Amino acid sequence: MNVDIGNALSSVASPGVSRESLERLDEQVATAHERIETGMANEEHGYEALNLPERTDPDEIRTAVDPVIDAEALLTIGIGGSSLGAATITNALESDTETVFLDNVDPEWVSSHLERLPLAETAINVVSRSGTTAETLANFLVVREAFESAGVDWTERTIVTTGDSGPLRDLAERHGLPSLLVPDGVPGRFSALSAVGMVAAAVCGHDLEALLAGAAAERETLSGSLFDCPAYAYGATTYALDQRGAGINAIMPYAESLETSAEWFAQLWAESLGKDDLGQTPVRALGVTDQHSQLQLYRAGPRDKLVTFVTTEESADRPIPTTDVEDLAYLGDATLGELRTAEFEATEASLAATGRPNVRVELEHIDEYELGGLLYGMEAACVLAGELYGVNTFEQPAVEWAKKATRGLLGGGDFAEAAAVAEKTELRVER
Ligand SMILES: O=P(O)(O)OC[C@H]1O[C@](O)(CO)[C@@H](O)[C@@H]1O
Repeated sequence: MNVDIGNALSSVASPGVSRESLERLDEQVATAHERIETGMANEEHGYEALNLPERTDPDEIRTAVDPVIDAEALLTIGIGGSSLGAATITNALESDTETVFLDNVDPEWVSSHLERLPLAETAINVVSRSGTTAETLANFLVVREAFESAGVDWTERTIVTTGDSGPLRDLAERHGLPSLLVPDGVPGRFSALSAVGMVAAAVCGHDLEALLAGAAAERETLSGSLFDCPAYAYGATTYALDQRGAGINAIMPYAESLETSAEWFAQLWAESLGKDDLGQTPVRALGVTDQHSQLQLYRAGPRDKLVTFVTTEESADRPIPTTDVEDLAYLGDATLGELRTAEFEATEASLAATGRPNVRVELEHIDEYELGGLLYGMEAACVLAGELYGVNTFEQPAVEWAKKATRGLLGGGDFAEAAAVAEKTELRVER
Protein backbone atom coordinates (compact mmCIF):
# COMPACT_ATOMS: atom_id res chain seq x y z
CA MET A 1 0.00 0.00 0.00
CA ASN A 2 1.05 3.56 -0.51
CA VAL A 3 0.23 6.33 1.96
CA ASP A 4 -0.07 10.00 1.02
CA ILE A 5 -0.13 12.27 4.08
CA GLY A 6 0.01 15.50 2.07
CA ASN A 7 -3.43 16.69 3.09
CA ALA A 8 -2.72 16.11 6.77
CA LEU A 9 0.13 18.61 6.71
CA SER A 10 -0.66 22.16 7.67
CA SER A 11 1.15 24.56 9.95
CA VAL A 12 -1.88 26.79 10.45
CA ALA A 13 -5.17 24.97 10.82
CA SER A 14 -5.65 22.63 13.74
CA PRO A 15 -5.81 19.63 13.74
CA GLY A 16 -3.28 19.59 10.88
CA VAL A 17 0.33 18.66 11.57
CA SER A 18 3.40 20.36 10.19
CA ARG A 19 6.24 18.54 8.49
CA GLU A 20 8.57 19.88 11.23
CA SER A 21 6.49 18.29 13.98
CA LEU A 22 6.50 14.98 12.11
CA GLU A 23 10.28 15.26 11.79
CA ARG A 24 10.48 15.69 15.56
CA LEU A 25 8.11 12.73 16.05
CA ASP A 26 10.38 10.63 13.83
CA GLU A 27 12.82 10.16 16.72
CA GLN A 28 10.06 8.45 18.69
CA VAL A 29 9.19 6.41 15.60
CA ALA A 30 12.79 5.15 15.46
CA THR A 31 12.61 4.08 19.13
CA ALA A 32 9.21 2.47 18.59
CA HIS A 33 10.51 0.61 15.55
CA GLU A 34 13.36 -0.85 17.61
CA ARG A 35 10.85 -2.02 20.21
CA ILE A 36 8.69 -3.59 17.50
CA GLU A 37 11.65 -5.38 15.92
CA THR A 38 12.71 -6.71 19.32
CA GLY A 39 9.18 -7.89 20.05
CA MET A 40 9.04 -9.64 16.69
CA ALA A 41 12.47 -11.25 17.11
CA ASN A 42 11.52 -12.53 20.58
CA GLU A 43 8.06 -13.70 19.39
CA GLU A 44 6.42 -11.60 22.12
CA HIS A 45 2.66 -11.57 22.49
CA GLY A 46 1.12 -9.30 19.87
CA TYR A 47 4.35 -8.42 18.06
CA GLU A 48 4.34 -12.02 16.84
CA ALA A 49 1.42 -11.08 14.57
CA LEU A 50 3.84 -9.11 12.41
CA ASN A 51 5.74 -12.37 11.77
CA LEU A 52 2.71 -14.05 10.20
CA PRO A 53 3.82 -13.61 6.56
CA GLU A 54 6.67 -16.05 7.34
CA ARG A 55 4.81 -18.24 9.83
CA THR A 56 1.53 -19.05 8.08
CA ASP A 57 1.57 -22.27 6.11
CA PRO A 58 -0.86 -22.17 3.14
CA ASP A 59 -0.49 -25.93 2.53
CA GLU A 60 -1.68 -26.73 6.04
CA ILE A 61 -4.75 -24.54 5.50
CA ARG A 62 -5.51 -26.05 2.10
CA THR A 63 -5.24 -29.58 3.54
CA ALA A 64 -7.72 -28.74 6.30
CA VAL A 65 -10.28 -27.31 3.87
CA ASP A 66 -9.86 -30.02 1.25
CA PRO A 67 -12.91 -32.06 2.40
CA VAL A 68 -15.20 -29.06 1.72
CA ILE A 69 -13.42 -27.42 -1.18
CA ASP A 70 -16.40 -28.01 -3.50
CA ALA A 71 -18.91 -26.37 -1.13
CA GLU A 72 -21.40 -24.04 -2.76
CA ALA A 73 -21.58 -21.88 0.36
CA LEU A 74 -19.38 -21.23 3.36
CA LEU A 75 -20.86 -20.31 6.71
CA THR A 76 -18.21 -18.69 8.90
CA ILE A 77 -19.13 -18.55 12.57
CA GLY A 78 -16.96 -16.17 14.59
CA ILE A 79 -17.01 -12.60 15.85
CA GLY A 80 -14.68 -9.60 15.86
CA GLY A 81 -11.15 -10.63 14.99
CA SER A 82 -12.38 -14.17 14.34
CA SER A 83 -14.57 -12.97 11.50
CA LEU A 84 -13.70 -9.54 10.15
CA GLY A 85 -10.31 -10.42 8.62
CA ALA A 86 -11.81 -13.33 6.69
CA ALA A 87 -14.78 -11.17 5.67
CA THR A 88 -12.49 -8.38 4.49
CA ILE A 89 -10.66 -10.78 2.20
CA THR A 90 -13.61 -12.74 0.83
CA ASN A 91 -15.92 -9.74 0.43
CA ALA A 92 -13.23 -7.94 -1.55
CA LEU A 93 -12.60 -10.77 -4.02
CA GLU A 94 -14.84 -12.62 -6.42
CA SER A 95 -15.58 -16.30 -5.92
CA ASP A 96 -18.16 -18.88 -6.95
CA THR A 97 -18.56 -19.83 -3.29
CA GLU A 98 -21.16 -17.82 -1.44
CA THR A 99 -19.89 -16.58 1.93
CA VAL A 100 -22.05 -15.87 4.96
CA PHE A 101 -20.63 -14.58 8.25
CA LEU A 102 -22.63 -15.36 11.35
CA ASP A 103 -21.25 -13.02 13.99
CA ASN A 104 -24.31 -11.41 15.48
CA VAL A 105 -26.76 -13.38 17.60
CA ASP A 106 -29.91 -12.15 15.94
CA PRO A 107 -32.35 -15.07 15.85
CA GLU A 108 -34.32 -13.89 12.83
CA TRP A 109 -31.23 -13.19 10.80
CA VAL A 110 -29.55 -16.49 11.73
CA SER A 111 -32.74 -18.42 10.91
CA SER A 112 -33.15 -16.67 7.57
CA HIS A 113 -29.70 -17.87 6.47
CA LEU A 114 -30.26 -21.41 7.72
CA GLU A 115 -33.58 -21.65 5.92
CA ARG A 116 -32.16 -20.31 2.68
CA LEU A 117 -28.77 -22.04 2.35
CA PRO A 118 -28.38 -25.48 0.68
CA LEU A 119 -27.06 -27.08 3.89
CA ALA A 120 -25.95 -30.30 2.18
CA GLU A 121 -23.66 -28.15 0.00
CA THR A 122 -22.60 -25.74 2.75
CA ALA A 123 -19.35 -25.84 4.73
CA ILE A 124 -19.05 -24.57 8.31
CA ASN A 125 -15.99 -22.59 9.40
CA VAL A 126 -16.01 -22.07 13.18
CA VAL A 127 -13.41 -19.67 14.50
CA SER A 128 -12.71 -18.60 18.05
CA ARG A 129 -9.29 -17.94 19.48
CA SER A 130 -10.44 -18.47 23.06
CA GLY A 131 -12.94 -21.16 22.13
CA THR A 132 -15.29 -19.71 24.72
CA THR A 133 -17.01 -16.74 23.05
CA ALA A 134 -20.72 -17.01 23.81
CA GLU A 135 -21.97 -15.62 20.48
CA THR A 136 -19.81 -17.97 18.42
CA LEU A 137 -20.54 -21.10 20.40
CA ALA A 138 -24.25 -20.36 20.58
CA ASN A 139 -24.46 -19.78 16.83
CA PHE A 140 -22.47 -22.95 16.20
CA LEU A 141 -24.83 -25.01 18.35
CA VAL A 142 -27.79 -23.57 16.47
CA VAL A 143 -26.18 -24.27 13.09
CA ARG A 144 -25.23 -27.80 14.12
CA GLU A 145 -28.79 -28.52 15.10
CA ALA A 146 -30.11 -27.11 11.82
CA PHE A 147 -27.77 -29.42 9.90
CA GLU A 148 -28.89 -32.41 11.99
CA SER A 149 -32.56 -31.53 11.43
CA ALA A 150 -31.91 -31.39 7.68
CA GLY A 151 -30.26 -34.82 7.83
CA VAL A 152 -26.83 -33.43 6.96
CA ASP A 153 -23.78 -34.74 8.82
CA TRP A 154 -22.22 -31.50 10.10
CA THR A 155 -19.07 -33.33 11.21
CA GLU A 156 -18.28 -33.96 7.54
CA ARG A 157 -18.65 -30.28 6.70
CA THR A 158 -17.02 -28.44 9.62
CA ILE A 159 -13.54 -26.95 10.04
CA VAL A 160 -12.51 -25.51 13.40
CA THR A 161 -9.86 -22.86 14.06
CA THR A 162 -9.15 -22.23 17.73
CA GLY A 163 -6.47 -22.18 20.44
CA ASP A 164 -4.74 -25.30 21.75
CA SER A 165 -7.24 -25.76 24.57
CA GLY A 166 -10.79 -24.75 25.48
CA PRO A 167 -14.32 -25.94 24.78
CA LEU A 168 -14.11 -25.54 21.02
CA ARG A 169 -10.84 -27.48 20.86
CA ASP A 170 -12.43 -30.23 23.01
CA LEU A 171 -15.42 -30.35 20.69
CA ALA A 172 -13.22 -30.59 17.58
CA GLU A 173 -11.28 -33.47 19.14
CA ARG A 174 -14.39 -35.29 20.32
CA HIS A 175 -15.85 -35.27 16.79
CA GLY A 176 -12.56 -35.70 14.91
CA LEU A 177 -13.05 -32.43 13.00
CA PRO A 178 -10.26 -30.99 10.85
CA SER A 179 -8.81 -28.22 12.97
CA LEU A 180 -6.25 -25.48 12.76
CA LEU A 181 -4.49 -23.56 15.49
CA VAL A 182 -4.74 -19.84 16.15
CA PRO A 183 -1.02 -19.11 16.43
CA ASP A 184 0.37 -18.31 19.86
CA GLY A 185 0.99 -14.64 20.53
CA VAL A 186 -1.45 -13.42 17.88
CA PRO A 187 -4.48 -11.49 19.19
CA GLY A 188 -7.71 -11.98 17.24
CA ARG A 189 -7.78 -8.57 15.57
CA PHE A 190 -4.22 -9.16 14.30
CA SER A 191 -4.89 -12.69 13.02
CA ALA A 192 -6.30 -12.10 9.53
CA LEU A 193 -3.14 -13.45 7.93
CA SER A 194 -3.27 -16.73 9.87
CA ALA A 195 -5.72 -19.63 9.53
CA VAL A 196 -8.26 -17.35 11.24
CA GLY A 197 -8.62 -15.21 8.13
CA MET A 198 -7.36 -17.61 5.53
CA VAL A 199 -9.55 -20.69 5.88
CA ALA A 200 -12.43 -18.80 4.29
CA ALA A 201 -10.09 -17.46 1.61
CA ALA A 202 -8.90 -21.01 0.86
CA VAL A 203 -12.44 -22.41 0.56
CA CYS A 204 -13.24 -19.55 -1.83
CA GLY A 205 -10.23 -20.48 -3.96
CA HIS A 206 -8.21 -17.32 -3.33
CA ASP A 207 -4.45 -17.19 -3.70
CA LEU A 208 -3.07 -17.61 -0.18
CA GLU A 209 0.55 -17.25 -1.28
CA ALA A 210 -0.24 -13.88 -2.88
CA LEU A 211 -1.93 -12.65 0.30
CA LEU A 212 1.18 -13.54 2.30
CA ALA A 213 3.52 -12.14 -0.36
CA GLY A 214 1.71 -8.77 -0.23
CA ALA A 215 2.04 -8.77 3.55
CA ALA A 216 5.71 -9.78 3.36
CA ALA A 217 6.41 -6.92 0.95
CA GLU A 218 4.85 -4.50 3.46
CA ARG A 219 6.92 -6.02 6.24
CA GLU A 220 10.04 -5.23 4.17
CA THR A 221 9.18 -1.52 4.30
CA LEU A 222 9.20 -1.33 8.12
CA SER A 223 12.10 0.93 9.02
CA GLY A 224 13.16 3.49 11.60
CA SER A 225 11.63 6.49 9.81
CA LEU A 226 8.03 7.33 9.06
CA PHE A 227 9.23 9.03 5.89
CA ASP A 228 10.45 5.70 4.50
CA CYS A 229 7.61 3.44 5.61
CA PRO A 230 3.98 3.80 4.49
CA ALA A 231 2.59 1.89 7.49
CA TYR A 232 4.50 4.02 10.00
CA ALA A 233 3.63 7.18 8.06
CA TYR A 234 -0.01 6.32 8.61
CA GLY A 235 0.37 5.32 12.27
CA ALA A 236 2.50 8.33 13.19
CA THR A 237 0.37 10.86 11.29
CA THR A 238 -2.88 9.65 12.82
CA TYR A 239 -1.28 9.76 16.27
CA ALA A 240 0.08 13.28 15.68
CA LEU A 241 -3.32 14.45 14.43
CA ASP A 242 -5.00 13.01 17.50
CA GLN A 243 -2.58 14.99 19.66
CA ARG A 244 -3.76 18.09 17.80
CA GLY A 245 -7.43 17.33 18.35
CA ALA A 246 -8.42 14.82 15.67
CA GLY A 247 -9.87 12.29 18.08
CA ILE A 248 -12.02 10.77 15.33
CA ASN A 249 -10.70 8.83 12.36
CA ALA A 250 -13.29 8.29 9.62
CA ILE A 251 -12.09 5.53 7.32
CA MET A 252 -13.66 5.74 3.89
CA PRO A 253 -12.82 3.15 1.23
CA TYR A 254 -13.92 4.08 -2.28
CA ALA A 255 -15.05 0.59 -3.36
CA GLU A 256 -18.09 -1.42 -2.33
CA SER A 257 -15.94 -4.52 -2.07
CA LEU A 258 -13.71 -2.84 0.52
CA GLU A 259 -16.55 -1.82 2.82
CA THR A 260 -15.79 -4.65 5.26
CA SER A 261 -12.19 -3.50 5.52
CA ALA A 262 -13.49 -0.43 7.34
CA GLU A 263 -15.21 -2.71 9.88
CA TRP A 264 -12.02 -4.67 10.34
CA PHE A 265 -10.03 -1.45 10.72
CA ALA A 266 -12.51 -0.12 13.27
CA GLN A 267 -11.97 -3.10 15.56
CA LEU A 268 -8.20 -2.96 15.09
CA TRP A 269 -8.03 0.74 15.96
CA ALA A 270 -10.64 0.79 18.73
CA GLU A 271 -9.68 -2.35 20.63
CA SER A 272 -5.94 -1.79 20.31
CA LEU A 273 -5.64 1.90 21.11
CA GLY A 274 -8.73 2.66 23.19
CA LYS A 275 -7.34 2.36 26.70
CA ASP A 276 -5.95 4.43 29.58
CA ASP A 277 -8.32 7.25 28.50
CA LEU A 278 -6.44 7.43 25.18
CA GLY A 279 -7.14 6.35 21.61
CA GLN A 280 -8.82 7.61 18.48
CA THR A 281 -12.43 6.77 17.64
CA PRO A 282 -12.75 4.97 14.29
CA VAL A 283 -15.81 5.73 12.18
CA ARG A 284 -16.82 3.63 9.18
CA ALA A 285 -17.82 5.33 5.96
CA LEU A 286 -18.05 4.35 2.31
CA GLY A 287 -17.18 6.45 -0.71
CA VAL A 288 -19.01 7.76 -2.67
CA THR A 289 -22.21 6.83 -0.82
CA ASP A 290 -21.37 8.61 2.43
CA GLN A 291 -20.40 11.82 0.66
CA HIS A 292 -24.16 12.26 0.64
CA SER A 293 -24.65 11.52 4.31
CA GLN A 294 -21.53 12.40 6.30
CA LEU A 295 -19.42 14.80 4.25
CA GLN A 296 -21.30 17.87 5.47
CA LEU A 297 -20.10 17.08 9.01
CA TYR A 298 -16.57 16.21 7.94
CA ARG A 299 -16.17 19.49 6.06
CA ALA A 300 -18.05 21.89 8.30
CA GLY A 301 -18.54 20.22 11.66
CA PRO A 302 -16.20 20.23 14.68
CA ARG A 303 -12.51 20.17 13.84
CA ASP A 304 -12.00 16.89 15.64
CA LYS A 305 -11.64 14.50 12.69
CA LEU A 306 -9.34 13.11 10.15
CA VAL A 307 -10.61 11.26 7.09
CA THR A 308 -8.68 8.23 5.83
CA PHE A 309 -9.49 7.56 2.18
CA VAL A 310 -8.71 4.12 0.79
CA THR A 311 -8.51 4.27 -2.99
CA THR A 312 -7.83 1.81 -5.74
CA GLU A 313 -7.24 2.02 -9.46
CA GLU A 314 -10.12 0.98 -11.68
CA SER A 315 -10.12 -2.58 -12.90
CA ALA A 316 -13.47 -3.23 -14.55
CA ASP A 317 -15.24 -0.10 -15.70
CA ARG A 318 -18.58 0.66 -17.26
CA PRO A 319 -19.40 3.50 -19.65
CA ILE A 320 -22.26 5.83 -18.81
CA PRO A 321 -24.59 5.87 -21.86
CA THR A 322 -25.00 9.20 -23.61
CA THR A 323 -28.37 10.91 -23.54
CA ASP A 324 -30.06 13.76 -25.39
CA VAL A 325 -30.98 15.46 -22.12
CA GLU A 326 -28.85 18.59 -22.21
CA ASP A 327 -28.33 18.87 -18.44
CA LEU A 328 -26.83 15.39 -18.37
CA ALA A 329 -24.46 15.98 -21.27
CA TYR A 330 -21.49 16.29 -18.89
CA LEU A 331 -21.86 12.59 -18.06
CA GLY A 332 -21.56 11.63 -21.72
CA ASP A 333 -18.38 9.77 -22.66
CA ALA A 334 -17.51 9.27 -19.01
CA THR A 335 -17.51 5.96 -17.17
CA LEU A 336 -18.79 5.05 -13.70
CA GLY A 337 -15.17 4.64 -12.65
CA GLU A 338 -14.26 8.10 -13.91
CA LEU A 339 -17.24 9.55 -12.09
CA ARG A 340 -16.18 7.85 -8.88
CA THR A 341 -12.61 9.13 -9.25
CA ALA A 342 -13.85 12.65 -9.92
CA GLU A 343 -16.10 12.47 -6.86
CA PHE A 344 -13.23 11.25 -4.70
CA GLU A 345 -10.83 13.92 -5.92
CA ALA A 346 -13.44 16.62 -5.42
CA THR A 347 -14.14 15.40 -1.89
CA GLU A 348 -10.48 15.23 -1.00
CA ALA A 349 -9.92 18.73 -2.35
CA SER A 350 -12.99 20.09 -0.60
CA LEU A 351 -11.72 18.85 2.76
CA ALA A 352 -8.23 20.16 2.10
CA ALA A 353 -9.63 23.55 1.08
CA THR A 354 -11.12 24.02 4.56
CA GLY A 355 -8.05 22.69 6.36
CA ARG A 356 -9.63 19.36 7.27
CA PRO A 357 -6.86 16.75 7.47
CA ASN A 358 -7.12 13.69 5.32
CA VAL A 359 -4.80 10.86 4.41
CA ARG A 360 -4.90 8.73 1.30
CA VAL A 361 -4.12 5.01 1.48
CA GLU A 362 -3.67 3.77 -2.09
CA LEU A 363 -4.01 0.23 -3.38
CA GLU A 364 -2.98 -0.52 -6.94
CA HIS A 365 -5.91 -2.87 -7.47
CA ILE A 366 -8.08 -5.10 -5.39
CA ASP A 367 -6.39 -8.48 -5.38
CA GLU A 368 -4.85 -10.86 -2.87
CA TYR A 369 -1.43 -9.22 -2.96
CA GLU A 370 -2.74 -5.73 -2.31
CA LEU A 371 -5.14 -6.94 0.38
CA GLY A 372 -2.29 -8.71 2.18
CA GLY A 373 -0.38 -5.44 2.08
CA LEU A 374 -3.35 -3.45 3.38
CA LEU A 375 -4.03 -5.82 6.29
CA TYR A 376 -0.38 -6.01 7.29
CA GLY A 377 0.24 -2.31 6.76
CA MET A 378 -2.68 -1.23 8.92
CA GLU A 379 -1.68 -3.70 11.63
CA ALA A 380 1.88 -2.34 11.64
CA ALA A 381 0.50 1.20 11.70
CA CYS A 382 -1.60 0.30 14.69
CA VAL A 383 1.30 -1.31 16.57
CA LEU A 384 3.40 1.79 15.90
CA ALA A 385 0.60 4.08 17.09
CA GLY A 386 0.24 1.94 20.23
CA GLU A 387 3.93 2.47 20.98
CA LEU A 388 3.55 6.22 20.52
CA TYR A 389 0.48 6.35 22.78
CA GLY A 390 2.30 4.14 25.30
CA VAL A 391 -0.64 1.74 25.65
CA ASN A 392 -0.70 -2.05 25.67
CA THR A 393 -1.91 -2.51 22.10
CA PHE A 394 -2.54 -6.22 22.43
CA GLU A 395 -4.90 -6.53 25.37
CA GLN A 396 -8.62 -5.75 25.60
CA PRO A 397 -9.55 -5.95 29.30
CA ALA A 398 -12.67 -3.82 28.95
CA VAL A 399 -14.21 -6.23 26.44
CA GLU A 400 -13.12 -9.29 28.39
CA TRP A 401 -14.94 -7.96 31.47
CA ALA A 402 -18.21 -7.75 29.56
CA LYS A 403 -17.68 -11.18 28.01
CA LYS A 404 -17.28 -12.77 31.44
CA ALA A 405 -20.22 -10.86 32.83
CA THR A 406 -22.46 -12.06 29.99
CA ARG A 407 -21.57 -15.63 30.84
CA GLY A 408 -22.30 -14.88 34.46
CA LEU A 409 -25.71 -13.44 33.64
CA LEU A 410 -26.56 -16.66 31.82
CA GLY A 411 -25.44 -18.64 34.85
CA GLY A 412 -22.23 -19.90 33.27
CA GLY A 413 -19.47 -17.82 34.80
CA ASP A 414 -18.29 -15.37 37.37
CA PHE A 415 -21.19 -14.38 39.56
CA ALA A 416 -19.54 -11.30 41.08
CA GLU A 417 -19.03 -9.74 37.66
CA ALA A 418 -22.52 -10.69 36.60
CA ALA A 419 -23.93 -9.16 39.75
CA ALA A 420 -22.07 -5.93 39.09
CA VAL A 421 -23.61 -5.76 35.63
CA ALA A 422 -26.99 -6.71 36.99
CA GLU A 423 -26.89 -3.83 39.44
CA LYS A 424 -26.35 -1.42 36.56
CA THR A 425 -28.91 -3.01 34.28
CA GLU A 426 -31.46 -3.85 36.96
CA LEU A 427 -31.41 -7.48 35.90
CA ARG A 428 -31.93 -10.20 38.44
CA VAL A 429 -29.08 -12.65 38.83
CA GLU A 430 -29.42 -15.85 40.78
CA ARG A 431 -26.74 -18.30 41.74
O1 LIG B 1 -11.78 -15.31 18.91
P1 LIG B 1 -12.61 -15.20 20.11
O2 LIG B 1 -11.90 -15.64 21.35
O3 LIG B 1 -13.93 -15.88 19.95
O4 LIG B 1 -12.90 -13.67 20.36
C1 LIG B 1 -13.63 -12.91 19.45
C2 LIG B 1 -13.44 -11.45 19.71
O5 LIG B 1 -13.78 -11.16 21.04
C3 LIG B 1 -12.85 -10.24 21.60
O6 LIG B 1 -12.03 -10.94 22.47
C4 LIG B 1 -13.52 -9.23 22.40
O7 LIG B 1 -14.66 -8.78 21.75
C5 LIG B 1 -12.06 -9.73 20.43
O8 LIG B 1 -10.82 -9.25 20.80
C6 LIG B 1 -12.00 -10.96 19.58
O9 LIG B 1 -11.65 -10.65 18.29
